[in-house]
Amino acid sequence: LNNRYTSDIRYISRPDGGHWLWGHELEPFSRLPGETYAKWLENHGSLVRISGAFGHDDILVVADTGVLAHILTKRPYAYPKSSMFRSFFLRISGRGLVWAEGEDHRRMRSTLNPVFSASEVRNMYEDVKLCSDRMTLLLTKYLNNNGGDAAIQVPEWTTKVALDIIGRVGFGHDFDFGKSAEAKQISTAWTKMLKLNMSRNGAMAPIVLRNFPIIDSLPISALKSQGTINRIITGLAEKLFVKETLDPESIKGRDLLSTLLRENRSGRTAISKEELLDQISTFVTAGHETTAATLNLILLTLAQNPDIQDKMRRELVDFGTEPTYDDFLAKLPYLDAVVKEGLRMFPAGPSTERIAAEDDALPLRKPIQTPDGRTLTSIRIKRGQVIIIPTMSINRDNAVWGDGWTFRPERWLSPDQLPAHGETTQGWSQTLTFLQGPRMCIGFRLVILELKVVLSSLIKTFVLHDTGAEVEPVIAVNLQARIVGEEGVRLPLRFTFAEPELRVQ
Ligand code: HEM
Repeated sequence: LNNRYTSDIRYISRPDGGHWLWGHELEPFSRLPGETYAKWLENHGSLVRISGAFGHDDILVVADTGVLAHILTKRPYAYPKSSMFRSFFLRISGRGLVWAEGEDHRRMRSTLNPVFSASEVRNMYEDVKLCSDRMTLLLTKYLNNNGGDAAIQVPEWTTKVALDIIGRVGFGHDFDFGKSAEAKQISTAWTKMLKLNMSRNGAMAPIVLRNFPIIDSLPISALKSQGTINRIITGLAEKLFVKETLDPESIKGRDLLSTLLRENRSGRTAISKEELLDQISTFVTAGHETTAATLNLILLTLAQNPDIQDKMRRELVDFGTEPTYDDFLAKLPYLDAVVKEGLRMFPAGPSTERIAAEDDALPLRKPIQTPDGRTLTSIRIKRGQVIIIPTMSINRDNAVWGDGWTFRPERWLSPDQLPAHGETTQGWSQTLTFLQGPRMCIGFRLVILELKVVLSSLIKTFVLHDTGAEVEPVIAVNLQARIVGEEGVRLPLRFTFAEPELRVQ
């Protein structure tokens, strides 16, 4: 009752229907990712109220840019992640940056921001290129052994290259393109988790856990197996600590852990060993499957759109030489446009959730009308209010982007084809793919570099063809691809060589 009369939630439009037990919460999983929220936003405006499961208070779905700026940029610590999400991350990667809140987070972030700066990411270029070239070479061999024409399960290759990159730039470790024992263990643990998450039970799990957090502390094997990744990464990264104890001067690597160890030794930072290990584990968890999944969906789109693929290849071939880091940054506009469009269309985190830690008033960019004719420029909410940010639907909002559901890299080539800045969020390239504000993805510069280097290497060397398999995006921890009716992450594409003179020898 209290809630009803001191919050303005009741003035916000709500979709019809809703299941007696699940409310509206399962509906986003009954359509393709992003579609349900897009429909709600189209029909009800940039704030929507949906019924929670198990009689939970109504949940707020937010696309209003004023509210997003308030929650994500101005008051991020007043809107922590749900305890369900935090304990999931605690299990897979410990007390790192994704898990931390409030003062803890502020401290960690200010220590870690410098190691992800533009100049540090420039130093990662060689590692990224090395891993990418290794993948292209292995694919070339595979294709040569198969008469120059083969169907490739793309995720099997992209997860390996993404793990290789984060291993090298994270803690100077070579996962050996999936061949090392640890790479295999990580892959098995992820495959298991993703399969589980793709099922209907997987969709229900976070909703159940939010309502019954006690389940989270039960010794359920599926929950316990999530600790595997943390254990493996910690075990591997610990080797650097041993090396440092034996000979501090031997820590010369440009990787994140070596840099942080040197910072610690110089007295500029004082991060405990345990925290350092958790941060590295966090980077691997947050950074490998997300990048691989984005690559998968961009590669699928390129296979489905040969004209875009050709245009990309032409730009790379015309460029002539092997692009340097600076060339990747500034001299390949079409590649840049494809990467921006890919990240806009396929945000690895298609939605995220926050909980109000205190009563607050959310400032609206677009005021709403109450049924009794008043105009509200802000809405009061109560502590505990659950807020969903439907990233993918916001990135694709037709009202803002015009043809938001169409993959059209050209929009990035002429600024007059982009939405006015006031219309969009303040995130990277007017999207919410990396969120915005002090909790924005710390690895975004690395991601852009990875995508550019890997895509250019693949597209320059191979032609990707659609196999006709019915592939669709699906939410499983993050945005993934699967074959309709089949289990697990699957994306077959046919590879042939590009012009023979482009072939890697
Ligand atoms: C395509 C790839 C990626 C995408 C789309 C992505 C997206 C995101 C998003 C949306 C968040 C915010 C989540 C939330 O608060 O609800 C985030 C946070 C984070 N990401 Fe990424 N990410 C990607 C790759 C990476 C990589 C490669 C790394 C590390 C090397 C990384 C490290 C992190 C960390 C540590 C956070 C937590 C930041 C904080 O809370 O301060 N991510 N990422």
